[in-house]
Amino acid sequence: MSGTSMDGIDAALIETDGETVCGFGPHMTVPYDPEFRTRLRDMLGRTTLVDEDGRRLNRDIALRHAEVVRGLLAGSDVTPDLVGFHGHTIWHDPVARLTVQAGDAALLAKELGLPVVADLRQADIAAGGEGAPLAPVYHGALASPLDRPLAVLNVGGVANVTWIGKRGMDDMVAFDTGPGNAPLDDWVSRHTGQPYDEDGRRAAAGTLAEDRLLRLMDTPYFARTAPKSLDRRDFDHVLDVLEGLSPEDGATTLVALVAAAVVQAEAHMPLPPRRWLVTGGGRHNPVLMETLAGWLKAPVEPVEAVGWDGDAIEAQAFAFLAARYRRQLPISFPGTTGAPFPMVGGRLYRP
Ligand SMILES: Nc1ncnc2c1ncn2[C@@H]1O[C@H](COP(=O)(O)OP(=O)(O)OP(=O)(O)O)[C@@H](O)[C@H]1O
Ligand SMILES: CC(=O)N[C@H]1[C@@H]2OC[C@@H](O2)[C@@H](O)[C@@H]1O[C@H](C)C(=O)O
Repeated sequence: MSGTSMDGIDAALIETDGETVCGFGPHMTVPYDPEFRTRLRDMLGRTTLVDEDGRRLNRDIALRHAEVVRGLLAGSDVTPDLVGFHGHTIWHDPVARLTVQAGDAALLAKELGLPVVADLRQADIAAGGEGAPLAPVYHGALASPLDRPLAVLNVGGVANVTWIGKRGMDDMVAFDTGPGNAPLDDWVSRHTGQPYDEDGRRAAAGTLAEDRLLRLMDTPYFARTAPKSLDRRDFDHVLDVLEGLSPEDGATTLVALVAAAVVQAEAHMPLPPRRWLVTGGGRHNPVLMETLAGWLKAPVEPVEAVGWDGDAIEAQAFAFLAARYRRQLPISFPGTTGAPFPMVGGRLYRP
């Protein structure tokens, strides 16, 4: 899995039948080098990958993922039955029914000598669903032993939430809440040259620019009812709105934007959640966690509070989706992507 933050590749091993998770194996994140990150960023917004640059990116993403999977398996005696492969989203436009993930799944299968399930968003988006988020079915499986309703909030480059009701997997509402770390990373990188605001230090030193936050919260996306999803670049304009602020004040305001979008998200849930479990890189930002805890009515905790690994969940989710493909179990639902009915997703690539 290569997420919208463009920080690197996440891989994880799980033992599952696509319904329950019987065992968690190792997890690994391998960061991209700055040159590759720049190359990836330059490809964002492309709607096809058929030219020379596109084909090269498809190949290099696959080769890099193969390297990470080999690294993950190096210390274990397990040979997986199946690999779930997301690739890297370079374009996502559900209105146009188009979502493009870079990464040559056939090459990955050949490199690894293992069957690979990829193209997981395609059936859903072709049928009029949002094509995202797809992790909710995994969140639902993990949350089955817990008291509900609860919300699983993933703060990656984009932030998404899964509301899980009393009936569990048959009772979920999911959508992208708004920006996650992406605009904050871009802001910090533009003003300080650092890739992200480590431990929220800049945000902790700044003051919230309320007028700018109010302007940003005027974005029609927040009022739209779920299901709904975003492209990483849908919030690129926020950096212009913050122009003139100090790096610190901008960081504080961007953290507040992520949290305010989550507060808005609660309005689109059938019932208020009893707790918020936060996953993704954003949970490492203490300023974000404090702001969320201050603004939301229910307790806010990292997913580690219930024994999950927030750095591994997204990669685990794609393994889980691959296992569901094999059993032809649905991965998206009317409540999670707006699919017309529960839909099977993915395509199998044999080595
Ligand atoms: N110690 C930290 N302090 C502050 N922020 C952090 C820290 N560690 C990670 N992050 C943030 O988390 C981001 C990475 O998050 P994550 O790996 O969940 O993103 P992703 O998987 O690429 O995104 P998506 O869920 O959108 O696919 C980094 O870009 C950074 O903004
Ligand atoms: C199109 C796309 O790649 N969307 C990502 C992105 O990153 C977070 C959020 O936006 C989520 O909707 C999705 O990823 C996760 C893994 C998902 O599908 O659940």
